[in-house]
Amino acid sequence: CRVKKKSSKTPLQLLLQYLLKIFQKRDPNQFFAWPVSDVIAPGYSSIIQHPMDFSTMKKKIDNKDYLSVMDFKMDLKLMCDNAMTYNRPDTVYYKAAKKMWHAGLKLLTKDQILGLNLPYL
Ligand SMILES: CC(=O)c1cc(-c2ccccn2)c2ncccn12
Repeated sequence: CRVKKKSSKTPLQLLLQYLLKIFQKRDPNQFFAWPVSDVIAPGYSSIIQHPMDFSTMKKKIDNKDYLSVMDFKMDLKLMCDNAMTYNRPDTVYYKAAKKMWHAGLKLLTKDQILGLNLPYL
């Protein structure tokens, strides 16, 4: 008999994937889409101990690694802090990370999230 694949998402997973899409739209150059490689960023893996990127955050949502929006917010901050540690302030990556984090600060508050018109809130 065919085993039914369980693909239903929890309300938190639905909320986090919605929020992730908002932040990914703010990264049109896809600087934060994938893990930064040592090929494009020399010495990256020895300078940045805890790398983070949107594809990893998507996997963590699907694996139910996030127990709250705050866990998700911490990874967004980690991703931005990494970019502002490795890259100099005059680079596109540093500036993109700074803008991304400010967007995160504005959106990831209780009032903002409760104000989202989502069926499961
Ligand atoms: C996020 C980050 O630090 C980053 C993304 C990139 C990146 C990501 C996609 C395409 C091109 N570059 C990058 N390149 C050199 C140095 C740092 N970076």
